[in-house]
Amino acid sequence: MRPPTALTIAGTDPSGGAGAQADLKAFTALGVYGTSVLTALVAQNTHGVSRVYDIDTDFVADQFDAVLDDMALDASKTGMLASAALVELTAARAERLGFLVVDTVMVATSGHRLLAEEAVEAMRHALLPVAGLITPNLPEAALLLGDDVEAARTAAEMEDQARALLARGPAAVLLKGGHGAEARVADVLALSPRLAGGAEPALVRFDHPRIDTPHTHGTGCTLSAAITAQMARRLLPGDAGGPGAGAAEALEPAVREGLDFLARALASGARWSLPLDPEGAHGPVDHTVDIAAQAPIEPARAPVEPAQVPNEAAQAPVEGASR
Ligand SMILES: Nc1ncnc2c1ncn2[C@@H]1O[C@H](COP(=O)(O)OP(=O)(O)O)[C@@H](O)[C@H]1O
Ligand SMILES: Cc1ncc(COP(=O)(O)O)c(N)n1
Repeated sequence: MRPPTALTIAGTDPSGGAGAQADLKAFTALGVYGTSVLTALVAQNTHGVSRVYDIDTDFVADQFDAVLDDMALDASKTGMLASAALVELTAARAERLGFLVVDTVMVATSGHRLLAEEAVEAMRHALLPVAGLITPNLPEAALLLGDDVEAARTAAEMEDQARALLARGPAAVLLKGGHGAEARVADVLALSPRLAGGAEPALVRFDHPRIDTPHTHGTGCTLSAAITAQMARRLLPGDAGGPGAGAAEALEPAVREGLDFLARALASGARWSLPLDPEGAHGPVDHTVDIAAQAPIEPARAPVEPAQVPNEAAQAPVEGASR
């Protein structure tokens, strides 16, 4: 039996909250066999990015070969692609990646660029047309639409931008509203007429209560990985090759479940205190939220008084002794 498989094409986060590490955790938490192609080594943690170490394009190509020559993929996702050359390399492999989710990562929360400025154009012309789903946040959506387009502020503007992005070629767009300010976070899913099975694009609106937490590092990575995992689980072999009938039926429930998984992971991560220095830190979400619920860690045990500690010597039966 072959398990559902997924690939992340992404940069690293040694502190484990974002990038390839977050993606692999989300794949595993959702029961999908995860593989990875690393695009950049990033020294970062909950306080930000300190340095990016580029990986040669031909070595990234070798990593693609290592995975693709060995395994069939049901779904893949992109995260940090770093350069125009890596955007184009990924687009050239699209046919073999299964259902392709493009998380249009551009700038880290800390302000560090994760995609070169000149690579945005490569993303527009090479990657959007081969994507099954793109998941821009509000500033990324505006930038993909044009250098002088402003981020959407209202629900109507979000719907217009989601439709405009569909016209750039992806089969579907999930425009994420996490960067807004309302008490509820709204996301808009736009499905192309081909996926929706009609003459017009179909729009679905999701919303969640906004969780009051600084721990939002890796939310975009985790969401796109969770949707990718849900697609890998839902697509039958043969459906994955393109956004066909299987993908059309799978996508809306996959997005809904991906968003619900992220909401649970955010709510649980909001209770964590991981960074040694909480001042200014953006901690991670809890990728283990569903797994941990099955194997809870005991709440801190009450301290044991010395008198309660069993004294092994005293309790061990003494050979031949009678009481
Ligand atoms: N404070 C929050 N409370 C609840 N959900 C959130 C919060 N912040 C982000 N999200 C969810 O995380 C998703 C990704 O967040 P967003 O900040 O828009 O993207 P990115 O992480 O790519 O910048 C959003 O679609 C939203 O559902
Ligand atoms: C390697 C890498 N990829 C992506 C992000 C963005 O993270 P977020 O999901 O918070 O936008 C990041 N900080 N590092």
